Amino acid sequence: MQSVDTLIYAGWVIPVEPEGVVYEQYAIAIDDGKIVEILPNEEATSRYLGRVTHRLATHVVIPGLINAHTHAAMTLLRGFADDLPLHEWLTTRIWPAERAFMSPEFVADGTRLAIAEMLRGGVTCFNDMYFLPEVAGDVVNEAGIRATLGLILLDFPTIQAQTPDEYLQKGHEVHAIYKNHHLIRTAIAPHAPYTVSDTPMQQGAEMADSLNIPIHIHVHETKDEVDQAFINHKERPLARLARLGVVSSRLVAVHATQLTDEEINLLAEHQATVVHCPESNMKLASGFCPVQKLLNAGVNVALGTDGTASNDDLDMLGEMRTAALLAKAVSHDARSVSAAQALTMATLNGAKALGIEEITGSLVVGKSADLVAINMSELETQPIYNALSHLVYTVSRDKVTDVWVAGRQLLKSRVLISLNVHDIQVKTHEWHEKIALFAQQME
Ligand SMILES: CSC[C@H]1O[C@@H](n2cnc3c(O)ncnc32)[C@H](O)[C@@H]1O
Ligand SMILES: [Zn+2]
Repeated sequence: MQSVDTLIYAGWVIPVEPEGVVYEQYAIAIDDGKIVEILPNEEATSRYLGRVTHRLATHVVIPGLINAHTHAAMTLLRGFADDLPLHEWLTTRIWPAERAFMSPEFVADGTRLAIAEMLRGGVTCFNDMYFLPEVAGDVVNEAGIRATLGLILLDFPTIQAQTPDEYLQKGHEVHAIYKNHHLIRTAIAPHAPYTVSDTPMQQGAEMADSLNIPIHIHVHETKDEVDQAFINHKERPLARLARLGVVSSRLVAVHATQLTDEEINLLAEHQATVVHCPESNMKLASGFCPVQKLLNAGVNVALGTDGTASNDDLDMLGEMRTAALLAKAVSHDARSVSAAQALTMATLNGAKALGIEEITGSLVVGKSADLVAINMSELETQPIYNALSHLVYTVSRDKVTDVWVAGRQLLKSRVLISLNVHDIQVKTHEWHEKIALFAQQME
């Protein structure tokens, strides 16, 4: 009999690798933060003794969900500006609000609110792009979640820096803080082709190469972005990024709703990632990412919520369902984005995008124990012919009961362990009072 830190008996285990497989009545043995074995319940009983044992006979256990694109602290702006297209939404509402309120406190309180919501929805890792990543990093550390922090890059001055050189310098400093952290990584994050000019864009790509980290950027989000770029640069944004050395296996291209077949091939040849954010794209009427075409071409497609000001939640189970349904609706093909593919996009493909597929993204022996348990016993999920189908098409995030990151339990029977919900509610209320006043003055 082998003693392990944690032994989880589950009704179903969906490992994601191999795609589409569902194990019934299986157990997961965890030690030192890692998955030691995944085996039938009866075998686990005779082989392992858990120092802590969880009996989750009515639950499905999956790898932690990876939100491959968000702006965590923007959660304080949830519902702040609705029913506007991207450019107007950003320039007349969101950026003025960010200019007015951006501070270390805004980032800390907003990021804490976002992490609490993500953990309660089964997210164990997120790819963030926001101001003051070192402040977000402190909160990520406190919460015990896994994250990749964007080292943002812009042409214009913000609280982060005054010049592109200063953004890059700050980026180096933040990278140095986290380079040996067990849960936190960094990525270069030029905001978008239309906010970063050629020289800093190229320098950002070189910095990503020298630090061996991803490049996280909004790209081809709307038709207007592509049309304007053609007027300004006589080039489509993706062609410009390719010329500047940004298109590579490091590229995490967010949105990509406007892609020609040649551009899809370019992304495939360079083994780039596209992050599909279907709900944000629908709310801002940005367009549809050709997900099935990208998958067929061999492009790694991950899933993200975007910020709550354009979603308006950080619900990755919901995003999976939207991705699977929307792909069928726009392609007129019910086989587009199967339930298994949607789950792979929300887990393993996110890990690949962030260069952490050896560590997380699927339930494989030796990987980190980043796990989510979801209760399937209630009548809304009965009967159960196929637990994987239910996960994508039926389950809602309030059925997430338990979450572990690197073997540490962060959600227990829906109670957050590392974060204080009362404190988060109080701070959020204080921010709401100030921001609501500002919104009234804007009208
Ligand atoms: C430089 S920090 C990130 C920056 O991005 C803004 N933002 C949020 N959502 C979107 C989007 O869908 N497209 C482009 N930019 C977006 C956010 O407000 C921050 O200013
Ligand atoms: Zn975004």
